[in-house]
Amino acid sequence: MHAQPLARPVEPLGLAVGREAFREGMSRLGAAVTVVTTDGPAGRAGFTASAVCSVSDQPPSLLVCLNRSASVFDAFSQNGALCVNVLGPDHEALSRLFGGRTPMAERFEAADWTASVSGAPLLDGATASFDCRVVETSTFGSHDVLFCHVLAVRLGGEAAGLVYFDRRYHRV
Ligand SMILES: NC(=O)c1ccc[n+]([C@@H]2O[C@H](COP(=O)([O-])OP(=O)(O)OC[C@H]3O[C@@H](n4cnc5c(N)ncnc54)[C@H](O)[C@@H]3O)[C@@H](O)[C@H]2O)c1
Ligand SMILES: Cc1cc2c(cc1C)N(C[C@H](O)[C@H](O)[C@H](O)COP(=O)(O)O)c1[nH]c(=O)[nH]c(=O)c1N2
Repeated sequence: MHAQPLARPVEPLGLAVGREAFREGMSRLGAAVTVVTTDGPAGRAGFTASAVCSVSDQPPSLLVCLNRSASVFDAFSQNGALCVNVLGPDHEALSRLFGGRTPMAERFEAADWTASVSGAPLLDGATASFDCRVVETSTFGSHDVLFCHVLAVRLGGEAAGLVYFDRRYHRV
C-alpha cells in the first residue's frame, strides 16, 4: 500500500488571529473561576482569575497570569505571596466584585477571610484554597506569569465549582 501524501489543501480556518479572534476562541476554553488574594508590605489586594494552572506536584506548584495594567499588580509583585481561592457555585457575585473597577475595601467586605501562613487572605467557604509563595516571575506580552510554590492547601466542605465558559458563569 502506498502512503498518502502528507500535504493537503489548506482549509480556510475562519477568523484570522487578531485580538478579537483570539478572545473568541479563548471564550470557549472553559476555566475554573478563582479569586487570587495577597497581603503584606504593599497592602491587601485581590482579583478574579481564570488563568490559573497546575505546574508540578514536585514541588507542589501552580501559575497565575496577571495583567500588568491591573490596579492590583504592584501589590502582588511586591508582596511575593498569594492565595488562590477556588470559587464555588454561589460565588458569582464575588467573582464580579473582584473582576475589576470595584474599590479594594468593598471587594473584601463581601466575604469572610482568614489569614493564611503566607499572610494572604483565605476565603472562608472556598471550594479549595492554595496558599503560595511566588518563586519566579516571567513577563510575556501584557501579563506576568507568577510561578508559585504551594505552602498549604485547604479544602472546602463540598467539591462544587464555578466555571467561566462562553462569557458566562456555569455551576458545576
Ligand atoms: N487572562 C485574562 O487576563 C483574562 C481572562 C478572562 C477575562 N479577563 C477579563 O475579563 C473581561 C471579560 O472577559 P470575557 O471572557 O467576558 O470576554 P472577552 O471577550 O474579553 O474574553 C474572552 C476570553 O479571552 C481571554 N482573554 C480576555 N482578555 C484577555 C487578556 N487581556 N489576556 C489574555 N486573555 C484574555 C480569556 O480567556 C477570556 O475568557 C475581559 O475584558 C478581560 O479584561 C481577563
Ligand atoms: C471571569 C474573569 C476571569 C478573569 C478576569 C476577570 C473575570 C471577570 N480578569 C480580570 C481581573 O479580574 C481584573 O482585571 C482585576 O480585577 C483588576 O481590575 P482592576 O484593575 O483592579 O479594576 C483576569 N485578569 C488577569 O490578569 N488574569 C486572569 O486570569 C483574569 N481572569
